[in-house]
This record gives sequence, structure tokens and C-alpha cells, in this order.
Amino acid sequence: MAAQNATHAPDHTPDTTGESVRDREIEAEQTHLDRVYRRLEEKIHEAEFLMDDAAKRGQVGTPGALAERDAQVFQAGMHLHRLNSEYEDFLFGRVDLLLGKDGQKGPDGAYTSVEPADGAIENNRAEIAETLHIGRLGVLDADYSPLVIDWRAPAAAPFYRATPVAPGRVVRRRVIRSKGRRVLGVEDDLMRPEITATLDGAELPAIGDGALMAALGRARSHTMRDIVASIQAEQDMVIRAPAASVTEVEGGPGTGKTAVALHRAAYLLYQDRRRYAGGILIVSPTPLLVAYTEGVLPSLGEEGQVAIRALGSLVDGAEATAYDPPEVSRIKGSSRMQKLLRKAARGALELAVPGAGAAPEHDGNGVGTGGENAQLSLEDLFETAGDDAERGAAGGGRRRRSRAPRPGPGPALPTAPAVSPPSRLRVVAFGGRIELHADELRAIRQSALGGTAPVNLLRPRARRLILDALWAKSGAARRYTDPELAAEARQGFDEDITTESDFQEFLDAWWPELTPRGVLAAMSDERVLGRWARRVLNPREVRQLARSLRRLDAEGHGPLSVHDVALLDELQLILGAPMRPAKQREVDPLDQLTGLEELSTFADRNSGGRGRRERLEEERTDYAHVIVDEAQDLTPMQWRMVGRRGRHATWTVVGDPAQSSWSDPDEAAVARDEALGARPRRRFTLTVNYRNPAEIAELASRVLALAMPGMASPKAVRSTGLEPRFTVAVDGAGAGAGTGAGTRSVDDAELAKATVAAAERLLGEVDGTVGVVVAMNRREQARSWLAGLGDRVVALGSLEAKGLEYDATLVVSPAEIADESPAGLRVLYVALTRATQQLTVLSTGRDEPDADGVPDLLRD
Ligand SMILES: Nc1ncnc2c1ncn2[C@@H]1O[C@H](COP(=O)(O)OP(=O)(O)OP(=O)(O)O)[C@@H](O)[C@H]1O
Repeated sequence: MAAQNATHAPDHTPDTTGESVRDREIEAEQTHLDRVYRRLEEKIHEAEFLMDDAAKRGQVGTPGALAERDAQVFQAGMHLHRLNSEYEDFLFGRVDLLLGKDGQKGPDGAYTSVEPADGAIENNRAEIAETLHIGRLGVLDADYSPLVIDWRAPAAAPFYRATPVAPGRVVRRRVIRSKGRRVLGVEDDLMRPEITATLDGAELPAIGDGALMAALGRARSHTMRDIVASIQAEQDMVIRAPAASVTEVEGGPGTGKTAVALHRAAYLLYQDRRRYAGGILIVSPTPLLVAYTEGVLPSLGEEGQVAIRALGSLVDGAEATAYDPPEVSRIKGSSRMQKLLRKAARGALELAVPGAGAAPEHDGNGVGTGGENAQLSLEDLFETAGDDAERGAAGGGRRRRSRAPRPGPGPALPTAPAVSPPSRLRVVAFGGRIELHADELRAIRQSALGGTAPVNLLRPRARRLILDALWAKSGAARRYTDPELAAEARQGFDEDITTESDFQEFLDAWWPELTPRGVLAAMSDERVLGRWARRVLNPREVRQLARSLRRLDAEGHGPLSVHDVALLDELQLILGAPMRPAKQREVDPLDQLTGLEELSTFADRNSGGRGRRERLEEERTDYAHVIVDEAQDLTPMQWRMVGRRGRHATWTVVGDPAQSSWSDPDEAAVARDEALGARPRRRFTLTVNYRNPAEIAELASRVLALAMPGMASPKAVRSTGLEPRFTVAVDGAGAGAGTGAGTRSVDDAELAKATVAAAERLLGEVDGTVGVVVAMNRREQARSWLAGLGDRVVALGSLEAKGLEYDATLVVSPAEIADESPAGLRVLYVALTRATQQLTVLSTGRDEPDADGVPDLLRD
């Protein structure tokens, strides 16, 4: 690590003027920052003038003038928005460079050579030839010399990539800490500590202990910070990797996968804003992680074109709030569900499914299929011509309408039930009755379903087959020898039938438009589900699945789990989207050609961009780039759901197999391969743990050895000297480390007391947040235990801890967490790797703690 290897000159020693080297260096950076802000103000005035000018052009009205005006407003709006944003640390870095090899300058005004010129260093002495300041945006001075280089520009790469092993032209890398317009401090890393470098004749000093350590040591809040000032070389390789295909990143806990993924989104937008105007989707495992990370991109100046969504809210109108127990998650996540859902969608046509008919009954007798209700007898309707009567039908209040048979060859139509699927269709035509019986209707349905199109879209085909069958039964075709006359008669026959609202009602009942939620709700009937799931699930799985879906009401509304959401998405595909009225256009087609569609993004961003972003998220189902965070957790069904959103996308997929809570990684790998297709893949591994101190990482590695034998732990970058603490909840006597009494079971009251005591202690020891991780089925309980401790402490179920971090973590009963599911040890590994400073492990008898309170699972 560069930060560890740098040597530093004494920086607090006052010189003859009484000023320390540090003060002088801060003052020099302040002078530069003042210059930057003066230039920014000039640019803001320029942009305001341009906006003004553009508004006047609006009155001219020729297409050319309007296009020019729009382009100008776009440019000016973009500048204004960016320039007006007061970033806490607009300017954060600086590199002092040796003379470059080729002497060429790039578009940002900086020399492009990565390697130093021959003779740049002589007798271990060198003169600094170029100093670049790195910031969140690029700013050029009036003479086009670079005042600040955008962190994503090629010229900024050495700031991140240089190491003492491969320093390139970099002699000193400096991180500048500022607030508003004031420089607060500087931290330097020397990349060539062996040489003496001078700048304008004075020796180049190095201040502080290194920026990375300073960043890592800061207290954590409830939101993630960007790492733009201290991105490390191996992370930078991922962030700047070309986006042509699939970039796969693996790395253990705390290696910066999430941080890198977020910075990569900002980098891609900078590289090719037009291409990624198609939207970047970041898929996160939980809403908690979304909330934790969603501030990072705005802090990097990017938000309008990036949607960060939790897996449970990828489908519009659905929001996962419920949890499935592991055995149910396993069923719902498995790719076997594809087959089952296809059967269910087809089977649901035969039921009176909500969203398409009556409510299913959960009485084990089948869903809405039974008895008289389903027998549609239309006979009476024709025999009581002219008599409009209302008749309440048992179980449905079915409406009965009377209709006179039409004179002439045209058919008279039956009515259809409002609720139950009819099993007979009878019409009067050519003076006689034509009837399609239950078995004939069933055969027609089967034949229509033989198509591969989505079920809802097969309805026109079914309608055509019904008309064919009625026409054939009418025998009318035989009456016409002239094919033209026959075709005409057939056309009239079809028109007469189909223009009748009763026929429409019949179709609505017989081939209802199914909704994903309706089908999911229908699957809550165990008997029906058992039929559909034959040879897919065993009876126990059928029972478990049906039971879990009973939390939905008849129309499929009610608490959904994250796995239900993937099922809804799959069903949407199987059923086909119902026709919706066309959406009002937001942008002019011309905008798409000129790139001016971005205009509304910036306009909206200026006037509270969130509304725009929400709409963007709502409307998009196909993105230009998809970033999957915690990819190891996606189930096969979730891979299918996510894959559908990136059919034409490039991808970045980050994850850690050792943290997977999904029980069947091989099955998930197949689904992942399908989602990513044949695109070439570029693989990266991150190897350094920036989150956990070495003491905590070492403890966690014991669980890793059990969970994934042979898998290497990432190397922790720092050590705090604070060993994890072990404590045991004991009956009657409170909690204490190393009591040796842990083999007895403990009741909830004692566990609550011990949890609160351990959490309070940690709160007293750290400035920031404390996360208390418990088994999933204890999370409500733990929330109530900790309710009085203020908002620095958070109670989390083990699966909720994914991706998050806290200054201190309390892990309650490792054995309980490990026993929760087949992937329990990996989930425990996640829990143990959340702390940036301190970790306490609280055991109960179930954990079999030794005399020091160390639970069996964590012993060496
Ligand atoms: N280069 C860096 N400079 C400063 N902080 C960093 C750097 N890289 C990572 N971090 C910090 O380390 C912590 C862990 O990063 P992150 O959450 O991205 O890791 P992760 O690999 O996604 O972890 P997990 O797999 O456990 O979810 C975060 O606080 C992040 O800000």
C-alpha cells in the first residue's frame, strides 16, 4: 500500500517565521482553491448570460434558431447546475509529477506521458515539472491551463494508480481536505521516497500519515461516503475498465466492491454520457443498502441517469416488505419456478382468478371451479326473449339478461357470467342453436395455448378458434357453393357475434386477462397448486409455497417478499403486458438526435430532480448498463428478472461467493450465465479489506474456513489493537465475559438484558454507529430491546446486514445465525465483517462458549 510505504518529513516544526510546514502547505492549497472559486464564479456568470441570451432567441422561432437555443440552454444549464453545487470538497487531490517522456498535452491541458523522461531524475534529485489538482469537475483557467482535472479524466489516473512500486511520473500524491471554500488539511504519500524533489527551488515536503488511513479511521454515519480522494490502484483498474462487455469483480468483505461499483457508474457517465443516457441501473440486495449508498452518486455530481433499486422493488408497483423463511426462499428462488409459473398461468385460465374473475377460496376444494356456478346455461335467456330480468345466482349474483333471437342469418348471442368461467357457449344463429360444450371449449383452449405467445396475447387466437368452431357447427358453409359468398356470410357471422357485448363478456370470463398478482394468489390454494406443480415440487414444498402465498388477498395484494417480486416479473413475461394507452411523449424526437433530451434531466435536477429520477426509474425496464451489487445472493429467478433489464446492456457484476446466502450456487451460476449471455467477460479481484481492522478480520476468517474451506481472506489494511470482545448471556446473573456458565440455555429477558448492556458499552466506545446483528426471527424482538438507545444503534436481522457497516457491531448468538439456513455460516461471516472498529460477540448456551466466552464456531 502506498500509504504505508511513504516516508514523511517532519511537518510540525516551526521555521524561523514561526509557521509550520503544514500551515504553509495548507496556505498554498488555499491560494489555489481561491483561484478555482474565482474562476468558477466567472463561469457561473458566463452560464447565466448564456441562459439569458438563449431565452431571447426563443422569440425568433425558426427551427435552426430554436435548436441552437436549446443547445445553448442545455450547455448553460449543465454548467450552472454543476457550478452552483457547493461540494464539501470540490478540490481533493494533487499530484506533483516529473517531466514526461513525450511532452504531449491532452485535451485537459495536462501532459499525457505516464513515464518520466530520461534524465528526469539525476543523482536521486529531480525537479517537479508539473503539478495537477484533481477535483470533482474539471475547471480550465481563462488561458486554458488546467486549474482542476476531473477525477475521471485520463490525466487524473496517476493520482489513483501510482504506487511506490510503480510510481510512473508521480513523486508526491496529496489529498486535500476542505469544507466549503476553506482548506482544512493535507495528507501526503510519497511515491518516490528515495529521491529529493524540488518545486520552484524548494524541497518538496510530505505532510501527515497518508490519506487512506485518515479516511478509514473516520467514524461511520448512516450513509456511505464517496472514496474519490483515496481510490486505490486495484480499485481504479475496475472503475476505469472499458464497458464493452461484462466486468466481473470478486473480493472479500470490505474490499470496496460497492464503493467501486458506484464510482464506476459515475465514471461511465463521464466517459460516454450520450450512451449511458439510456440509463444505468444499480441493483442492490436490500432497501437498507440502497438507503446507505444512494447519497454517493449525487456527491460525485451524478444522479439523473442512475437508478439504484433494491431487488424487491425492481417491478413497478411492487415493494417487498415480507421475509420468507429459508425453506420457502429456496423454492421461490429456484429455476424450477419457471416451469411451475408457466403451468399456473395456463391453469389459472380455468379458474375464476382475481384480476380475471372471482376470488379463490382457500378451502382446499379448488379455486372457483366448482358446481353450478361454472355451468353456464344460456338456454333460458333465449327462451325468455324480450324479458329483461335480474336473477341472483347462488354464490355469484350472476346477472341474467334476455335477448330476442335476431331475424335472418345472423346469430343471437348469449350472455356470459360476470364471475365464473363458463363451460358452455350457446348461440342462436340461422334460426337454430349452436352450442360448444365443455370438452369442445377445453379443446379450443388447449389448441390456443399451444402457441408460444404470452397467455394474455393468445386471447385473439382463442377467439378466432371459437368463431371457427361455431361457424363449422352452424353448417352454414355447406349452404354456399360460391366461395366469395361463403366468405361474406362468414364475415357477417363473425361481426354479428363479436360486436355483441355479451360475447365480449363471455370471452372475459372464459379467457380472462390474467394479472401476475392474480395468478400468484391462485397458487395459494394447495390443491390447485399441487396439480400445477406435479413433477416440479414435492408435496411438502407445495404446502410450504401455498402457505406462504396466503398472506396475499384474492387479488394478490398484500405483503410481498423479495422472492415474490421475481415471480411477479416472470409472470408478467409469461402473461404478457396488458395493452396500456400510449404514454405522453416527454421529449421531442429531435432531442434524441441532438442529445438535448438531457436538457430535461438538468432542468429537473435544478428544480428538485428527484421527481424526474423517480419517473425515470418507473418507466425503464431496459438499461444501457447494469451494475449488480452483492451478486452472489441473486437466486436463479432473480437473475432472470435482472437479466431482462439488461438485454442490450453492458454489465458490471460485483460479489463475493463467501458471503452468499443462496443455498445452491451452481444453479444460480447457470442463471447468471444465461442473464449475461455470450458477452465476453473481464474479471478482477480485489484483495484488500478496507473496512475491518486486522483483529476482526482474523476472527471472521475462522468462520470463512468453515463456510468455504480453502478460500483466502482479504488482507486487512490496518490494525487497531482492539481485540474482539466475547460475552455470554447467562440465566439470572446478567452477562459477563468468560463466566463459563454458557452451557445453560438463556431466556429472552436475559438475552435482552445482555444485548442492551453490550450495545450500551459499544455506544460508549465509538463516536459513530453500532449495528446489532441477530438471527432473522429475532429482529423485531431486538428492535424493541434497543428502542431506548437512540438512533446511533440499529438492530438488524442477519440478512439485512448485507453490505452495511458500523463503527461497532454486536453479533448475537452466532450459532443461531448459522443454524438459520443451509447458507447460515456464510451469513454469519457477513455479520462478523460489518465493523470498522470494534466487535462484540454475545453467546448463549446454544453457542457452547468456552471459559473465555468464545463460542464454539469462533474458536481457533
Ligand atoms: N480506497 C478507499 N478509500 C477509502 N475508503 C475505502 C476505500 N475502499 C473502500 N473503502 C471503504 O471501505 C468500506 C468497505 O467498502 P465497501 O462497502 O464498498 O466494501 P464491499 O467489498 O462492498 O464490502 P461487502 O462485501 O462486505 O459488502 C467502506 O466504508 C468504503 O468507503
